[in-house]
Amino acid sequence: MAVMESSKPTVEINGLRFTYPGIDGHPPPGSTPLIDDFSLILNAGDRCLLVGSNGAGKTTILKILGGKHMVEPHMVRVLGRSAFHDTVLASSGDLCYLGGEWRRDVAFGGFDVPIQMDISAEKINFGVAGIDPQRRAELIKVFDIDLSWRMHKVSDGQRRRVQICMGLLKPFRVLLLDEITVDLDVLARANLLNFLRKECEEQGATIIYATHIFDGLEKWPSHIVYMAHGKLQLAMPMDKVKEISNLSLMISFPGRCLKLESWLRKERDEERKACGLPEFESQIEGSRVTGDPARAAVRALNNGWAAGRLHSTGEENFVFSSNRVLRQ
Ligand SMILES: Nc1ncnc2c1ncn2[C@@H]1O[C@H](COP(=O)(O)OP(=O)(O)OP(=O)(O)O)[C@@H](O)[C@H]1O
Repeated sequence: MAVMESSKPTVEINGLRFTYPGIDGHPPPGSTPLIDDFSLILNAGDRCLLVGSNGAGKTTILKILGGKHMVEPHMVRVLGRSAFHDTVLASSGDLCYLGGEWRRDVAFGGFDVPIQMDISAEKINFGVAGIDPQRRAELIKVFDIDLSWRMHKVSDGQRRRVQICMGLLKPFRVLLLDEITVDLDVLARANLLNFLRKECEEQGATIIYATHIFDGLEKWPSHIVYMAHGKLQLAMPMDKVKEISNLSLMISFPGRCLKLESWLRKERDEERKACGLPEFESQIEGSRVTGDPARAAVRALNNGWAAGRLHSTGEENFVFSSNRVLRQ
């Protein structure tokens, strides 16, 4: 199937500034914005992984993009429109947000239905009108759903599969996923990621996926966005990340992307320092290591060191323990 080409960005964030309103509906006077000077452009086909520590602002950004918080229309454009002001974007299915409140209820026949009520998987998936039967059948297969399941009698993961399946029934052009895969088993998650990749490659969809679970994601994203304290720290295509040498903490252990982990750890270390907490302390006693310090730390681990701290002749120092290496 041909990709729907469009030269215009599908997602545009231009110098976004956002503060949660206080009880009077206005930002508290003198408050620092939670999101500040945040800009990002994504195009049709992009699969963007949004990462950051707890409280970094990922959900807030996704909700703003999903039209759930009001911002000035020029700051956030989805498919060239303001998601908050243009409600047709979401109601048409072009813009789809799965996360947060959506995890607790499903929208069914115009009502929000608690996901654990006595209703069959069949009723949930066939209750949505105007769905292409082929797409529905494909999704039921992707999530390996037994249509006779009763939602109040299945496991959390099975329930989540039915729910995500329903959320994806309508074809979308921009999909915002806020950590929805936590309950899924490895197979269901892999099938979902494959389906989403196909939607981007064949239909030109754009996906932003916020998650803390990096397992199995190494080859999925086309772009990575890393945010901390409401600010954009890094946004770039994955192939660029691999090219840049000073970001090349490309040390992967099975099922784990230590580069992402090292950013989050560095952020945590800085917070610890700012709070006057001690840094991690351990040494490789009398051991001289040469070459790239990050790789030398990995070598030390491979050579049987359980934990240590590596001082390099350059500016970079690393600490490592069991399967972790992080830059100090
Ligand atoms: N409704 C709200 N009113 C005021 N502050 C809020 C509200 N929702 C979130 N915040 C604050 O905004 C900050 C960012 O929250 P957000 O949920 O966007 O972070 P996150 O990166 O998604 O975190 P997590 O990884 O834990 O889901 C947090 O400090 C949080 O306390």
